[in-house]
Amino acid sequence: MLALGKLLELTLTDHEPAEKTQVTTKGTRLRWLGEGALEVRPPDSEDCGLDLLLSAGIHGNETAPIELLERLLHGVADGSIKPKARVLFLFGNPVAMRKGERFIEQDINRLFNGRHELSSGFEALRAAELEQFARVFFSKPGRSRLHYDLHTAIRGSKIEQFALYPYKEGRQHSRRQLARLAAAGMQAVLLQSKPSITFSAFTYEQLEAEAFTLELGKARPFGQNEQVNLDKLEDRLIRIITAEEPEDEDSLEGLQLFSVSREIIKHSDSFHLHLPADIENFSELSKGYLLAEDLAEMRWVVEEEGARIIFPNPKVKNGLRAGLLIVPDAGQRLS
Ligand SMILES: O=C(O)CCC(=O)N[C@@H](CCC(=O)O)C(=O)O
Ligand SMILES: [Zn+2]
Repeated sequence: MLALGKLLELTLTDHEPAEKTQVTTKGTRLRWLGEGALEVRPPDSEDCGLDLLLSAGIHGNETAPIELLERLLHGVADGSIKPKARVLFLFGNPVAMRKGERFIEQDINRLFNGRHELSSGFEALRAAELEQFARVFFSKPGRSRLHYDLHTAIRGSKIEQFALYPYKEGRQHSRRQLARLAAAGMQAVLLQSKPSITFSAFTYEQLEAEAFTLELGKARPFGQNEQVNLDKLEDRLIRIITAEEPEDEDSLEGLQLFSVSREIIKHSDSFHLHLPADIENFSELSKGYLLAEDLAEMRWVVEEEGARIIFPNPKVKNGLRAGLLIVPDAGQRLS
């Protein structure tokens, strides 16, 4: 296999490859762009016009998606996957990946859309670099742009695999994209209702990509991901890369839709979340439930019918999201 197919090994050992560009026997060009960044380009005659960004390791301990990208890259490098799309593979936080930590100083996924400029440290620099890789990759006019940012969650979940679909004023969420996610094994999609500071929000809001954060199970160390079944997603990603998806697919069967009703923001060290430490994502909360309290008698009381909680985390830094309250969505505003 071509050496550049071993992007994960290069990244985990902090090595720069001697040869920056390699071509497979099938004519696919692999180009190393920098730490944890590799561009794959089909021969011009085969190019289907799609630019696909696949990122993982934005949180360094979320290894199942990193292993998935590695398998895809091996397939490309050994010629068993013959791409018709341009693909950018990105490993988000190599330093945290090497340590098996979510992040070292700061959560990279809270540093996009301008936030890195207000901050310092290597994670802020890396967020700026990731934005630049994505900006250059998505700069070719007239092509389709798609970004999947792959994650696993801190806690167990009543719905194992789901997507978060970013928000931009004036732009509608696409039914066609939801059908693609259903076919990829996603069981739910959360439609965001506000701009955000995550990587997928950046590519969606600023680079006009269709972009999603995918949550694929519970975070575990490298080699311990047997319980995370990514077969359907892997199959779908290969079909996207090789331009072999079925046409006119628009079934949302098996897909539950939710919209984000409120972001619970931790304002101070007095923040207290009234949930058991082992609560699962998508747990239902009844109306009137006192969810959280913060300084100045700030109280978060559930007012929504059918509310559920995801990503509850009282340990985040002050000013950041400590959970999302979501409600069922009938999908009436899809394009
Ligand atoms: O399990 C958790 O609490 C967090 C899992 C995770 O990393 N989720 C992403 C979601 C990003 C998004 O909102 O699009 C994150 O928190 O960064
Ligand atoms: Zn994550």
